[in-house]
Amino acid sequence: MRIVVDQVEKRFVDSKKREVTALKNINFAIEEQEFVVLVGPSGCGKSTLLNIVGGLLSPSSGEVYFEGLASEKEPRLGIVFQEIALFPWRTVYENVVFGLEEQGASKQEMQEKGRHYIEMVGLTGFESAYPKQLSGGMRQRAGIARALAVEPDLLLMDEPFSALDAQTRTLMQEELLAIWSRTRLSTLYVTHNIQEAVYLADRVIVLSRHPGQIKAEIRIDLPKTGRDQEEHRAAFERYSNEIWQLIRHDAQEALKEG
Ligand SMILES: Nc1ncnc2c1ncn2[C@@H]1O[C@H](COP(=O)(O)OP(=O)(O)OP(=O)(O)O)[C@@H](O)[C@H]1O
Repeated sequence: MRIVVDQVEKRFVDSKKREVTALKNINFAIEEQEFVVLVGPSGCGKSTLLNIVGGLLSPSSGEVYFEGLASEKEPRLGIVFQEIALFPWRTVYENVVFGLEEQGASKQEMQEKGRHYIEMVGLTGFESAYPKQLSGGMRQRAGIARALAVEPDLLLMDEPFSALDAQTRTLMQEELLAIWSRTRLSTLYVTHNIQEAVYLADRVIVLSRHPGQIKAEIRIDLPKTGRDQEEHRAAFERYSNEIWQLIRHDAQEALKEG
């Protein structure tokens, strides 16, 4: 399946009743099994675009469509936000199988998939724990397992690790790549962290702000695993620097506006 974002524009009315164009002339596709990262300074429209792709917001004009899906079939989406909204009254297992329950899956299917995805995110043994008993990193893992359990056509992730401390974040990035290598899900991932983008992406889409437009698309031509190793350090730095130069001016402007 291929996801096509076609001429998308989004306008909002701000608190002073002025119309603000958050996104303009957005065109790109996410290919089957591709990991695309949206990067850009604060306020450039990353979350708005992710929400439009996920059908949580409608574009003011343009459209998002899914090529290669049976026409009667709705795409299945797995969504992971910065603050994972786990149900506090449900255990890890009950949270993970929530989407399956909604789809009317049998008890056996829920048990099999629940076990499989809990194992995949490294939470075996914590099935009966409640969210408040887990660390931040473990809660994000449970949220990822919940998103994976519905076996989505597209995984959408909006700054999923930005609330975590730096070490946990690094480990979670490694784990996400390991999970991705097993599932090969088409993924759209939002971050303002350039290193994270270069570490994870097959392709980075750089957005500019006011209005949010695509400034550049950069294919990361490095092996998917081991990008942090010494032999790739120079290329990694080159990509990071290239992206920073594209963002720098907008990031400075965003800082002035606060
Ligand atoms: N519901 C809304 N009403 C009015 N303006 C909005 C609304 N949602 C977003 N905007 C505006 O649209 C622009 C893009 O916002 P968005 O949150 O998508 O940016 P972002 O790149 O995800 O930012 P950040 O990195 O800070 O999360 C901003 O100028 C924001 O103020």
